[in-house]
Amino acid sequence: MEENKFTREIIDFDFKGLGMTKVDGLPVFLDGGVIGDEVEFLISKKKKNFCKGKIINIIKKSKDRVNSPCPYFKDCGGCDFLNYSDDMELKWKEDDTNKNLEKIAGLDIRVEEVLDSPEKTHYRNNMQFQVRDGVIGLYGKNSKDIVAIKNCLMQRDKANEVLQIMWRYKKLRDLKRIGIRTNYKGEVLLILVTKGDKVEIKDILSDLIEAGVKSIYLNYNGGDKFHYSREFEKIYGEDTIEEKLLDINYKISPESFFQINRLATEKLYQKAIEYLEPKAEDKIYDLYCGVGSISLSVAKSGAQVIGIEIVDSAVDDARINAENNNINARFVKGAAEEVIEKLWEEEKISPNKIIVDPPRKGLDEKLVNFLKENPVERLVYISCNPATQARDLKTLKEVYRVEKVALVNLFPNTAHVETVVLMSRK
Ligand SMILES: C[S@@+](CC[C@H](N)C(=O)[O-])C[C@H]1O[C@@H](n2cnc3c(N)ncnc32)[C@H](O)[C@@H]1O
Repeated sequence: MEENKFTREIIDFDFKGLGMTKVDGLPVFLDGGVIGDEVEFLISKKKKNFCKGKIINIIKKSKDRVNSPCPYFKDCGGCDFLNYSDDMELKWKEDDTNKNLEKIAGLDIRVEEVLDSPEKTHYRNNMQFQVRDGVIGLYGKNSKDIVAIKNCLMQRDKANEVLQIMWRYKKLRDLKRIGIRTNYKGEVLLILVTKGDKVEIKDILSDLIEAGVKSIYLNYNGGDKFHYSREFEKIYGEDTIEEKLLDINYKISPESFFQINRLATEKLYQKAIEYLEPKAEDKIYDLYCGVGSISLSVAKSGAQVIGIEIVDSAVDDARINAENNNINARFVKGAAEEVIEKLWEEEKISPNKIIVDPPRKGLDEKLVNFLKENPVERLVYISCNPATQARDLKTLKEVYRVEKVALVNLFPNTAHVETVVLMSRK
């Protein structure tokens, strides 16, 4: 490359949704480039196998380019696809999942169905904002700089109301992070993260209550690895917040995992249940069960269900949720890869079906090996990271036939993808 300035068409996206073109055969990644755009750009970083560049002019706009409705989009790292048409976003997600199936898992199967989210904005029921030097915001694109945010298009209106009250809080500098969880009724659970100092919120409490805040927790967290530490202290209101999925009510503690897009989650669970085909005579394990939302939806069929989850308070919530909804299911605390082995031995009948829904890192290797050595009739694998799922499928395909793959757009406007895979014993 002799000169630093180039004009090219964007021909692909990378795994994070960055536009990609080529110069002398080398991929160049360009933030904000949409497939079909003709752009003028400068190369800003040159590595052995790829380059990064900065678009200085869009010469011809792609037919799939739309104007972002969010004023923070250019700088904020929260969303990837706000300047892409919905069709293009779904196509990218489908192509990316198919690439993982082919290249990582070595499978011929392709995504059979794409289920879109009923809401494209204001769908998030849970967000964490960073606080630095009295500024509330989200991390910038590919950086840890804070972009000040006063209103986020992805979270519910109630959460934005609470965000704006927090901006008026005089001791904002004492906070490190703010978590806002909302429910379908417009109620809010607020988490204020501090490094260890006591936080006094008298001056904003009545405004927060008026805005729908039902519960406030402090979380003492000196580190940066996780949003929250395990140390929560309730300083106002209810212990939990209530959510609803497929006509089942859930109590959720501040630290419990709950899917962030309620309506799209209903589609995801319906698809997973369709794949699992639960029957009254089945014995089913729900591994990585959180507050028991899949377990309880499946147990409605009359099947005998056991949920396994590592976060103690989520299991406590799951047990209460089963009781409150009058649904019969058992929940066990511990790591799925450890508990499954013990249960298998303790219980007289081993399960004939298993559903797994691990975090982004995928299944523990020990669990993959256990599932391989003890194959069940049906295995349904829900994932929020198609790459680690494909890695696990590569091993599981030795004993399971991969029958179907569906994609659910659980995180619209971001490069995150949710997939559900049906496997049956060979
Ligand atoms: C993606 S969430 C799924 C939760 C639930 N299935 C749902 O739909 O709400 C993953 C869950 O796995 C739990 N988890 C993480 N590692 C685990 C492990 N080794 N064993 C059991 N659960 C684990 C997390 O606490 C979290 O609740």
